[in-house]
Amino acid sequence: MRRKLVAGNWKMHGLRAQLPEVEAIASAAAANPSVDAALCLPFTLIHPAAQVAGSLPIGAQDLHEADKGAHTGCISAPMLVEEGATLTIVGHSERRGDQHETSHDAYMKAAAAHRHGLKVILCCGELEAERAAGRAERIVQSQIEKSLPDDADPSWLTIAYEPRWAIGTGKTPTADEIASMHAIIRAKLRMMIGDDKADGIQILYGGSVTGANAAQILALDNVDGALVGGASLTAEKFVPIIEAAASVS
Ligand SMILES: O=C[C@H](O)COP(=O)(O)O
Repeated sequence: MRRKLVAGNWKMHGLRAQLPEVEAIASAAAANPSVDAALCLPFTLIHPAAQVAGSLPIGAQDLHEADKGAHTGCISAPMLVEEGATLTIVGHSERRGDQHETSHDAYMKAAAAHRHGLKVILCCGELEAERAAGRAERIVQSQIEKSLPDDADPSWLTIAYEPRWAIGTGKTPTADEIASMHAIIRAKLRMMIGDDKADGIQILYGGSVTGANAAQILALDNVDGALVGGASLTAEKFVPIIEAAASVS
């Protein structure tokens, strides 16, 4: 039985003044032990958040594929570990869009994170035009083919399906569309790494998840949690999503 994971992604939001939100979210997570929760924060908040988060895992949103080197402005896995991170997102669609990252980049970054003991949330998802053209399934399958790490295993890898057009827009796919894509991802994982490992990997949905729609989305087959952006920035908005996950677990 896969546990539900509710992970927040603060993106480029948050100063130390927001650390009380981290503390409040950590308390709520501890009060809902049937569900896993985590927060992926800006690099600058990882260390201070890890000091106040108790058992709530604190993660990053990206990393460089190399451990060190002449890469101005970049952060490596060993640096994240030293700051207290225990997980990281890779391949988020905003990195793919804004920084032109590819699925191969995500593959390399996932490998770097795993080398240093970080858990990984590997993102995939189609653009609106790709869905309109009937190419959503093929695009997502291709992203998984190119980015799934060599030794993918549920002990450290989670997949997040995030249709780009649903991120921060208030638009969500229908329940059937979400369940269908998650089933396609599960089938792809089974083909690539076998049923046992594939069936243990959590597949999260991301894109305009809120306290109002979380329970319905999280109850769908093969939806093992949520990757939440805007609604993860405050305990007031994020805790109801954790509680919704607990209610369907
Ligand atoms: O990583 C999180 C996703 O991009 C979802 O963002 P959102 O919940 O603001 O739509």
